[in-house]
Amino acid sequence: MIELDRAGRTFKVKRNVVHAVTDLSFTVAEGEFVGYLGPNGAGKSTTIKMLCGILTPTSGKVRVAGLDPSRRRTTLARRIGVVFGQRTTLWWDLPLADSFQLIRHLYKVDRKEFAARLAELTETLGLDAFIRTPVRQLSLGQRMRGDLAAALLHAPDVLVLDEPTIGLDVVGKAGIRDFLRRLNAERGTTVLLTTHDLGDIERLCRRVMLIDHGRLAFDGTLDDLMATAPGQSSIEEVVTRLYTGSSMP
Ligand SMILES: Nc1ncnc2c1ncn2[C@@H]1O[C@H](COP(=O)(O)OP(=O)(O)OP(=O)(O)O)[C@@H](O)[C@H]1O
Repeated sequence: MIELDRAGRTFKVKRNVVHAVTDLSFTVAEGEFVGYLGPNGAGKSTTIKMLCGILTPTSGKVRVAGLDPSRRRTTLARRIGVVFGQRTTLWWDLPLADSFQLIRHLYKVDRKEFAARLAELTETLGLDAFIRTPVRQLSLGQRMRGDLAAALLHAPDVLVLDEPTIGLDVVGKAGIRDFLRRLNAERGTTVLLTTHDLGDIERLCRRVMLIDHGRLAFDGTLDDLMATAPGQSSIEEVVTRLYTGSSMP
């Protein structure tokens, strides 16, 4: 479903070249739920932007659902859903329901299918209480649920999430996690989840990839990840060791 073959992305900043992602190769199969971890500035968002076609790789190959994202961005948009936790894709001044209608038109979703999907998402994400509220008046947790629904209205095969639980309280996080777990288990939607919240990783991901300085530093199961640091009992300790090369202070 997702395939990177020695993908790289550089940025020119004045006279310097920043290597945001270097020689990155991995595949994510249909139906997988994969956590994508890495310290600040490791290259996670750059990877995600290459996956949805916002950025073109400067070397190597990226394929999502068999498509080259930067060349086939419109076609790919029908197969992929993307949520950037720090930024909404909804229309700020419109009620959530109107944003959803605009998305229906943009993605040319059949009216009946749309109604059925919206009813299901309204129920599972508990949107009813605020679906008529303008997006700018929503709380962060409500807005995130709205963004998730918006990303799923066209029933994409793959969902890419960039920090979907950032800033949410424990109840809000639990709701989003439960929703994502069911989406993957019941619908078979492939999920790539970028997060700094290791609780998200522990509770949701069978497989974890870790990127550091733009390169893949680890790819394996959660158990494999824990085994990289024998004697460390928490995922925080293990990940700290991987990020810094030493254990937690
Ligand atoms: N548009 C850009 N121009 C120049 N440099 C960039 C640009 N976008 C990203 N970078 C650089 O590329 C590197 C990777 O950034 P990226 O945003 O992918 O990291 P990240 O892993 O998502 O970090 P964070 O966890 O802090 O969000 C960083 O050094 C960043 O400064």
